[in-house]
Amino acid sequence: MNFIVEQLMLFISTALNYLATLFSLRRYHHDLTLIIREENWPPNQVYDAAHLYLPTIDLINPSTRTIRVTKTPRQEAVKLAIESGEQVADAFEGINLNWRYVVEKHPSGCVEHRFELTFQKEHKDKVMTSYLAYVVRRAEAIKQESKIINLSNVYSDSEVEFEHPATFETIAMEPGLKQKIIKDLERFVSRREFYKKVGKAWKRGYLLYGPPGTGKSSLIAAMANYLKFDVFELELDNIESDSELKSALLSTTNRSILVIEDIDCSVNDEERGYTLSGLLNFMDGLWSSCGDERIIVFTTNHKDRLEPALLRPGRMDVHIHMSYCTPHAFKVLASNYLGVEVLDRHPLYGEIAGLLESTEVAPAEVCEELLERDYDVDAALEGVVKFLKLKKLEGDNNNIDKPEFQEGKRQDMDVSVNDDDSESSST
Ligand SMILES: Nc1ncnc2c1ncn2[C@@H]1O[C@H](COP(=O)(O)OP(=O)(O)OP(=O)(O)O)[C@@H](O)[C@H]1O
Repeated sequence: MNFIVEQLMLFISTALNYLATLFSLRRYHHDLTLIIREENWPPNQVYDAAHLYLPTIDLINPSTRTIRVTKTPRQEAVKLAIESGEQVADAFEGINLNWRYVVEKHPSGCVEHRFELTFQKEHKDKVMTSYLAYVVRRAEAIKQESKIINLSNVYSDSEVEFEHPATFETIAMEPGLKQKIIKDLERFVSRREFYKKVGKAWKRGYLLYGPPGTGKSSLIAAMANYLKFDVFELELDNIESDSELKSALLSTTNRSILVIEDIDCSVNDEERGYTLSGLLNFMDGLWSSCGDERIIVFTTNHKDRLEPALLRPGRMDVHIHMSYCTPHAFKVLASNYLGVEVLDRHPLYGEIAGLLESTEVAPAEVCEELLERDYDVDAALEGVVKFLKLKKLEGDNNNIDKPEFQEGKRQDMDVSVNDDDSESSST
């Protein structure tokens, strides 16, 4: 009898162990966790998207202990972010998901940032295909809505939020020309199908030329702020091989402006081992295959030093001349710096306008003068008159000493559009 009881007990215990193992195995396999690591190059789009997306869902749940709060001086509201070790719950088409943010320091010293996304294994396909795509799409939309624009140097891993305040409202530029540029940008971004149809890379090249301090960088910022495109700076002098160039270009993202400044100053073709035309062909090849929206802006103080092949349509489609300060441009600057809306009526305006007509002075120099006494309109304008008289005198003396060609002569800003991709020319 004892033997039978012992055998029975053994059987029950084995069965219980088996059930426990089965249960724990089932539990162990029930959930799936995706590891989404931050990658510097190429960036992990899902990780970046999660950073933007998660603060838009309810970050505070019963288990939340800490939450990160940030705000830059130009941001209107504070931004919340998930802190390391914290979890956030989300739901998507009936699936419950759990996000966990982890920052881990490895013995090697490197710090790993990752999200762990956990959900029931049976939803794997839906999460991988629909949910993650949804998170990426939402992040894109959030970026558009919140006007987050990033500024990156294509060589560095770091990305900073682009906070240049210039907009088309603050740029001192003839209104007609400003409208032409805005129209050209809008036309470009609305033509995805056209570029696809003709088999061309969806890109537009702008050349901004003119003397230092005439607003070339400010105009790039205004374009980026208007389109909400990221800005990437490419320094040609740092590129030593094709593979470096390829890496640099691949690190730029869709809907971005690639800025190549002072193209006339970069090392010459022989030293560099490649021509600028070659570089642009290479970009075309790379970008025509990805269907992304790209703007390239070149700046130079000396358009006359560029090889004609670079200036042709398809390379630099729009040429924008940024010139010395005009009376109209001065009105915009006075409105920006002094808050004066109707400057024509000020007794000093006539004199200032006359001096600007006959003096080569960069808007940046005028801005400096206005900044000096921005608290007092009359004093600021008197300061501008004095400054312009001095500049005029210097200019007159210089012209007697060395009469030479000045590329950025004083005239209204000019824009010329090379329309090789108009609908009519393509058919
Ligand atoms: N056309 C302009 N409209 C408004 N502000 C301007 C303009 N031009 C210059 N400024 C002011 O002067 C500063 C310097 O101008 P900016 O850097 O844009 O000139 P730049 O042409 O890019 O000069 P550089 O050729 O030396 O790089 C700007 O921060 C801006 O405040």
